[in-house]
Amino acid sequence: MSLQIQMIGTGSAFAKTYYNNNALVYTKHFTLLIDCGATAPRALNELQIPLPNIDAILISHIHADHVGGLEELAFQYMYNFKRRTKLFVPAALEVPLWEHSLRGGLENIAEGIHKLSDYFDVIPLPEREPVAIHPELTIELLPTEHIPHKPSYGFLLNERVYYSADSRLNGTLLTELFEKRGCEHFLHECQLGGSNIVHATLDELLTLPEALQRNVLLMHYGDNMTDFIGKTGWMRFIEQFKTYEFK
Ligand SMILES: O=c1ccn([C@@H]2O[C@@H]3COP(=O)(O)O[C@H]3[C@H]2O)c(=O)[nH]1
Ligand SMILES: [Zn+2]
Ligand SMILES: [Zn+2]
Repeated sequence: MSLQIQMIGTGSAFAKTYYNNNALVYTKHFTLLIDCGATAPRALNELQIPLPNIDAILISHIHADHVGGLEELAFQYMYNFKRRTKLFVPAALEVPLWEHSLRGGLENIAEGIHKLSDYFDVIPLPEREPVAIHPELTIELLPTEHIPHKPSYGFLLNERVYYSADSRLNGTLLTELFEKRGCEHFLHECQLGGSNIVHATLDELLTLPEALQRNVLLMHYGDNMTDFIGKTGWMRFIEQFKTYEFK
């Protein structure tokens, strides 16, 4: 089953030219939003994508460029659209997402609203186990190294597309997905300069074999991205708002 991906933002956490690195995944009858950062509501508005068109949201980890827009979406679904949407959450993040990120804004004791499931149909997902979240879309959560002791996940979509979200480079994982599991497309975050403490740097990504690089689209980049066009080996930058088809 082919799928399409449209980045509603391709920027790093501090980028100002690009919105937060969040993606819409489309299959024929299903639309999934991967991550919902602080800029997601504005990006969706610019793209004229009504919130009710989004069938489900999936969260990779709890940094604001990935979950900072969830408060607005929760309020809009509840009070403006009077409907609910599905929220797929890695099981390890279900409690921290509410307690550490959203509770401050969303809790409303007077109305009896005191949990994530008061706003969303919350569906916890296991790690390393393919789950058909829709007949057209199977997702496997692959734990990534990002911030020590903070769970973070990349996603394997329909066994064909790997979406790293925020992750240090894990060449072993990428090679295994490519060579052993037949994964053909890699959307990988890319830090264009500086050290590799929490992200994959361009210099590290350039050490990947050519055959793999040819299938890599770089995302989560800084405002200086255009300075690096032509300097990314066989890899290319994915463009914000453009829709890509993955067969
Ligand atoms: O130990 C840390 C924690 C965070 N940070 C910065 O804060 C940002 C948070 O969002 P991000 O994960 O997209 O990117 C992170 C980095 O830019 C860092 O450099 N070192
Ligand atoms: Zn990020
Ligand atoms: Zn992060």
